[in-house]
Amino acid sequence: MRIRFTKMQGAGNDFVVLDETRAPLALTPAQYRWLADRHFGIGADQILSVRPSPAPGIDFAYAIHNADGGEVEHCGNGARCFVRFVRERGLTDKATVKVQTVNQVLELRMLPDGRVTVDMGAPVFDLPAVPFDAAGLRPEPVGAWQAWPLTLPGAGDRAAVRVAVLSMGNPHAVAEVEDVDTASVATLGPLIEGHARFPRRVNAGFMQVLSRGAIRLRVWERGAGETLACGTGACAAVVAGIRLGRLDRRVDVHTRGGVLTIEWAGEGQPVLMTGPATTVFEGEIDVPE
Ligand SMILES: N[C@@H](CCC[C@H](N)C(=O)O)C(=O)O
Repeated sequence: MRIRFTKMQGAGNDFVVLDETRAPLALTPAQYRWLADRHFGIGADQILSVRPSPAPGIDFAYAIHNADGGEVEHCGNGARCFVRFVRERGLTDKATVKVQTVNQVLELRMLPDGRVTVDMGAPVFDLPAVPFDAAGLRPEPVGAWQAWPLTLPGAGDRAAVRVAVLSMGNPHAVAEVEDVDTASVATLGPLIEGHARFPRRVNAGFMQVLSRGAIRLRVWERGAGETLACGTGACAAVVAGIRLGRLDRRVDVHTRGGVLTIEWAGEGQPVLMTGPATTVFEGEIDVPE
């Protein structure tokens, strides 16, 4: 099957974007995995499938598949690329676009400088909803909130980490580290991602606080490994930092692929994420059946 695709990136988190507004492609998990493969396919952290409006007042729907082929709920950098895609392809000329994801409706706004602001919805702290199994674990109070001690089998002398746990529509665990450059992201990331207390696995963030308005962040993403940036991870880290008393309400997040600005007014309020989105190239490819 030959398909058209657009390759995009937001702060270095890269995507294959597919237009399914006229007809569904009905790709299998194996075909998503193949498209994301950097040696045999196109190469991407996630695949975004843009679909028609599911209901009045909502402009589009879109589905997100991780590089491992699994469908997920939310993707911050992908949301910014999605809005650029629908505008550049002439699917809409609106500056503010509403899109249905698997579990929420997002509102996205193009800024005059080409960046995009996304209303990412309110963070969720209810542990079963993350989902996180805290049975028998005692949280450690930090600031006005708490961190959870996790033991990591097989992590040698780094056998325990403390993480803040929350959902941005998808699950996140955030650990504070002294220096993201020396943090053991490639070792600890997979152990946290697959930890038994996260029944749907988790995205693992490693946050270095630079000041009350700036952090550095690396994220080991569920289903994709370490990426150059993770939008929902940036939101989760800033919300965690605010609740732990470490950050102010507007924070620049320095990732390895660029800067995202995150704002959160507090409990029950949506998180706003602003950052870049860029088209890299377009093409056609034969996808193996
Ligand atoms: N890169 C994304 C997050 C993509 C989904 C994530 N890996 C998950 O499994 O939840 C972002 O920018 O938020």
